[in-house]
Amino acid sequence: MTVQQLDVIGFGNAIVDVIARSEEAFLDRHGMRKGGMTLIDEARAEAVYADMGPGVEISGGSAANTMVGIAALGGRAGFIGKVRDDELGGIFAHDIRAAGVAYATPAAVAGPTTARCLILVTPDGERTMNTYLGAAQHLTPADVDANAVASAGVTYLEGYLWDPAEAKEAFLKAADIAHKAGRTVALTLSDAFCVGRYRAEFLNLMREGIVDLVFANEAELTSLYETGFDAALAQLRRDVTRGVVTRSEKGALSVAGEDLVVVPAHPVAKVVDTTGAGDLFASGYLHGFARGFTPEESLKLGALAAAEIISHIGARPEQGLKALALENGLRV
Ligand SMILES: OC[C@H]1O[C@H](O)[C@H](O)[C@@H]1O
Repeated sequence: MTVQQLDVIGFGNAIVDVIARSEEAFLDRHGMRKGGMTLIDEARAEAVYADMGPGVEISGGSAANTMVGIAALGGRAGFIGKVRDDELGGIFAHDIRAAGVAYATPAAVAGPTTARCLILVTPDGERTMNTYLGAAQHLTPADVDANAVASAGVTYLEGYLWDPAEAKEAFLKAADIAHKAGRTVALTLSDAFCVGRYRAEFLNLMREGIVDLVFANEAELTSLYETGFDAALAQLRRDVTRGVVTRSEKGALSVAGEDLVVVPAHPVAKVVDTTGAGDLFASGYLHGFARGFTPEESLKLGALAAAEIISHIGARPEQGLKALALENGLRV
């Protein structure tokens, strides 16, 4: 077996977020689906941006956020995702490397600009995302660094990658390399509407054993099985080796065959912005999983990292997660 050099390698859309506070009326005026992620074209991105209030630009991308969280916990993380050789692409690459994540995917030198996600955060802290995929959709199988994948304990794939056709091929190639190297393949279902678009394909990935570990929130899980929570959880146990389900203020759980482990949510003084909550939960869980910690320890690390991220604007941690974990009595 290849020597393990990374704990986790993530594949995802490489995106810079533009985040602004907004009233619900803004969402209604633009016909936005509150709490979801909607793909938009460049013309709509420009129209929405022109109407948004003052925003902040912060690097994002679901799997990229997760890898940054793992690095912040002291783990070894890598990321594969496509930017263009433009200003936003330079910012994305700088930020992820500065956070300690290995990132070497070459930037596209032609084609659409770097992906942007226009995020409106309403007074209740809920985020509504509008993603222009741009260069991110041109991640291809040629971008898969086979050595890096084979040397990572876990290959983590973002469900949003199922939207661009070529990225889907990259996803399958990475999963195959990881399994041939005896590694774990994990998938996050990303978004309930994304599950609606690809339900049959996601179930196939699970039932065919292409993914071993699945992350979902309650809405994604019930959308996947088109049934209530308890029935959906029972099906998840049958379809995948290990499942991790987040339930917002109700905490989180993991299932593996007959095993069930439940942890409460980590307390948060005020929910400022839910962007990245699931991503950072996955950071904590994957960090613990890759280090061989118990499911309870891993879930608690996830709950802690999620609590940090929703207490401020943006999906990249502002506090040292490693120190925070130690202060809270968790091993990292
Ligand atoms: O999960 C949050 C992330 O999803 C979207 O991909 C945004 O970039 C954001 O950072």
